[in-house]
Amino acid sequence: MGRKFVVGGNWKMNGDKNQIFEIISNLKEASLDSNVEVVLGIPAIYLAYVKSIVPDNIGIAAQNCWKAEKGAFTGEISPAMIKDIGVDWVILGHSERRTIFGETDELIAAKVDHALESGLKVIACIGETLEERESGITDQVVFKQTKALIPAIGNNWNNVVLAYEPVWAIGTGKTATPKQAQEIHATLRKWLSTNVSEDVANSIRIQYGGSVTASNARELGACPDIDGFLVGGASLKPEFVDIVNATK
Ligand SMILES: O=C(CO)COP(=O)(O)O
Repeated sequence: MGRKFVVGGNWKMNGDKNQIFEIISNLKEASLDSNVEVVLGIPAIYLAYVKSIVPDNIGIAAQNCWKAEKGAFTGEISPAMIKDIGVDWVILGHSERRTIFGETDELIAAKVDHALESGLKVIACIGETLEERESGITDQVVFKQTKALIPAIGNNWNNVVLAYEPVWAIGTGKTATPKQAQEIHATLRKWLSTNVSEDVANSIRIQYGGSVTASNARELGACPDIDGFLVGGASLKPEFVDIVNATK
């Protein structure tokens, strides 16, 4: 179906200029699989710095943005500002934004809407908590989170990547098994074919995120409905190169 594998590195609130210089130098020297799209999610304050040193084959993303172009929103940054410094992507709806900062499906949808309208590409994150998985409602949760995005995305699905990140697997060292991840990715794709279109279901890239490392990336990446990863902790380490190259 020709979905290009896409590996995101979500640095979260980590890194300083020295460490960033080192990470980027390491990526510059590495031979990255050219069949894989690489996008680094950078803390806002370092976006311009990374933009100035990153090679062309690596995309960069903000980790959040506000739902308006400008105005009295102290502390926020807008998609227009992100675009203005030459950055093409934003990560929205990450579970840390949802749980720590109280972002609702509705707010996330408004952000996705405005980011896409502004010409940014979006990595939109969804995923269930441990309680939800144990109650057997994983599918409903993921459907509900995705459903909220449908009107916001409109005809812009080609500028969206979905990241399925089970909350219980984030930063815990507990990875979803390839079978668990494949199952939900396939279920979500089927749901998209019914609720959006077959075309979108076939073309949308669905990343898996949650304790992805160099040692589990190959097996996860071989699953037919896993089209990439969103990597947290390991994206700050040299092993990120091996994760990018895992499907080579
Ligand atoms: O939240 C994540 C990526 O967005 C995953 O984080 P970890 O890879 O550290 O589990």
